[in-house]
Amino acid sequence: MDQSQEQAGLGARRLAWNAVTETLKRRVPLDDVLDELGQTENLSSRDEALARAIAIVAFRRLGTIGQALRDRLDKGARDERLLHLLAIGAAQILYLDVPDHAAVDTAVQLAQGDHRLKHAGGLINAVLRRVARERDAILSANDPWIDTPTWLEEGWVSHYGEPLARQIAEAHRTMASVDLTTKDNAAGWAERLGGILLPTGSIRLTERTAIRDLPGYDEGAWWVQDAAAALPARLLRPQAGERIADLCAAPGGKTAQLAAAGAEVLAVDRSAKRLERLEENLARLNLTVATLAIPAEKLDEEPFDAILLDAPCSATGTIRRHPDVAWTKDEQDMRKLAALQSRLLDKSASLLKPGGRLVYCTCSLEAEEGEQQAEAFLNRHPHMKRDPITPAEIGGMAEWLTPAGDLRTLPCHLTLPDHDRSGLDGFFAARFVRSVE
Ligand SMILES: C[S@@+](CC[C@H](N)C(=O)[O-])C[C@H]1O[C@@H](n2cnc3c(N)ncnc32)[C@H](O)[C@@H]1O
Repeated sequence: MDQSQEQAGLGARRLAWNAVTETLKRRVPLDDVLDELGQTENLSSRDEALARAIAIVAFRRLGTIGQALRDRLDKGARDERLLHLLAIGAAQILYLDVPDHAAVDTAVQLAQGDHRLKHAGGLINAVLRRVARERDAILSANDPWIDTPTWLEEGWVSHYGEPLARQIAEAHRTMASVDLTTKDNAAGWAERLGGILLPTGSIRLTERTAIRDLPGYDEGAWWVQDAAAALPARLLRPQAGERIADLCAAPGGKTAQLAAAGAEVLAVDRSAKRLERLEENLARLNLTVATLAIPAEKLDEEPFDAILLDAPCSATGTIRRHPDVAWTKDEQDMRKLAALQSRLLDKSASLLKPGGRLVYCTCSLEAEEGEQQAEAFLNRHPHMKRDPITPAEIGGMAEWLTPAGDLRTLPCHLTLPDHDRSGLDGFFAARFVRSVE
């Protein structure tokens, strides 16, 4: 390795290290932190990808890695920066195709460049070499609950029962696939892209390639959207010419579906910055919608034919994609979000025409943000009725429906012959209709 490659490798590890620390300290999404800190590192796209891969797997296996380090460190070693540096070293040794010596040497070099850790090189070298020697023993401890915070484990076991909850935790150890939603001709695009046409109409890519280089990207024929995330907008049954409000719209995956169906869409989001991204995304797709950057609670508009409320939530249904979610959110955050969801649901009911449809959804596995929210809403609004979803609307996947007729997908659902391509995001969706008074 020449000097410039050596330094580039070091930059990737420094970015991963800082991103783990900042994500946990600020409790913000890892993706945002990587984007922000990446600007100062000036890395090649290969090194940026390496930094991302290290940080993601460190979060995906944070419990296992933490235990492995605790077992090999003196009780006194509490310095968080040291622990995070060891964690990104162990993540590479245990889960990535990185030579052990590269993981150990870069961690030691990073410590030497840090005024507080410059004397910790010997300790880091010893601990990481032990992790490498004892890799098989560490990896053979295979209880998925170790990588799940207790509050999530308790909630899932109580709502889904232990066996299904365990399958969810196991699914969180795998990487999510990349799915696409097409404007039309999904079967034709699946063939052209060499992807799998899923029963719900999404396409699952079978190769990990740069999305922008795929056919159809420049012409705006499709967009990236998990197969489960593609269901709520379809369940709203958007019709050409209908006035539809998408109340928490950015970055616009579901807005694009509504617009592609020919509806006249008002895309609302409280974040002007995220709405800018929505506008860029829709411009690539040659789709037009109206946008409004305000909190949806403040929306003052004539009643709509239909409303999609993809409410802000704990996002625990996306842990395979964003494993940091498990370690940056807690029960209190979830309860605050559940209160906001209730307010947004109430606002949605007030903005519907008689006979109007509402689909409420969250990418959460928590019953408080899904099933319980739907029941409480029906109790508060006697003029709103549940419109049960049928298996035919979701590709025949009857097991994705609750007894009440709501959608409940789990990361362990959708078993495909190729195990690595199985799974989908955890989503809840319920459809309601306002009675004609
Ligand atoms: C789950 S994301 C929406 C994803 C989007 N529907 C899609 O499919 O691409 C939730 C969005 O709600 C927005 N948000 C949060 N609180 C809001 C509020 N009170 N009113 C409107 N938007 C809000 C956030 O800025 C975020 O963009």
